[in-house]
Amino acid sequence: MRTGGAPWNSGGMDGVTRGLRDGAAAGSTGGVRNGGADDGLFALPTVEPAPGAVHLPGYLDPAAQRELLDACRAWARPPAGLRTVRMPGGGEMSVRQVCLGWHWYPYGYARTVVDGDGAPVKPFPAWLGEWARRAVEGAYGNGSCAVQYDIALVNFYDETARMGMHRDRDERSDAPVVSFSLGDTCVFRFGNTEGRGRPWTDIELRGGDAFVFGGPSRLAHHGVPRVRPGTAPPEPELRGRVNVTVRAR
Ligand SMILES: O=C(O)CCC(=O)C(=O)O
Ligand SMILES: [Fe+2]
Repeated sequence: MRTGGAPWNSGGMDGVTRGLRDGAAAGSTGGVRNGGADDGLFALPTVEPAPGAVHLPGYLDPAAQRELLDACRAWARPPAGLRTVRMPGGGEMSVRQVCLGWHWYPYGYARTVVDGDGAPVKPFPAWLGEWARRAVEGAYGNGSCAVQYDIALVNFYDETARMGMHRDRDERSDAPVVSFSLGDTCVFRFGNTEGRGRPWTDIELRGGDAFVFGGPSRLAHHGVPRVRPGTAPPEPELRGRVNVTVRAR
């Protein structure tokens, strides 16, 4: 990644909207919400709960959310579709998941669905990598991101699903993880690199939000203690929550 001076080395971002503004200056196409100076959305504050961890509220406009959701629904179909993840201890994750590019299983990556139907994992689309790079530029606001993203984990949450505190540590790359949220609002708990416990910051991630965590926060613990049923925006229509994390292997 070429991002010039990292914001966490220079005392953080000066001004809560800087990341969005710089993202807009970098130019974007499609429905990424920071793509225009006249959309009146610069008022949405960018929040940095920890160095290198940046919340971009309202990042995807409704058309982009629709595009991503339609793609998620197609990816969820078999073969190599949505599955329940079984943990080595015998438990099951309440979130159901489908992977693109590389198949994640506890705890590693494979090219086939080794803990499911055995089919080859679906390809990672170039456009999603571009969305992720643009979000990184929006978050850090200093130069272009050249990361070759090649993995996406798509998580489907019903109203009772949650995700325990964990680290995304099965990737060899230290590239920032980029998360896009659709549908219901959730409480996203962003903790620290030391352990699963406090200190942490609870953030409401809404449909359309992006969240980037890299640099000193790349291996921070995080989780989703609850989803707030019925809080999804009217468009695109979705019952529950979908989260897409884009990563580099
Ligand atoms: O659903 C989220 O917002 C987080 C998902 C997550 O942490 C993961 O897939 O590793
Ligand atoms: Fe994670």
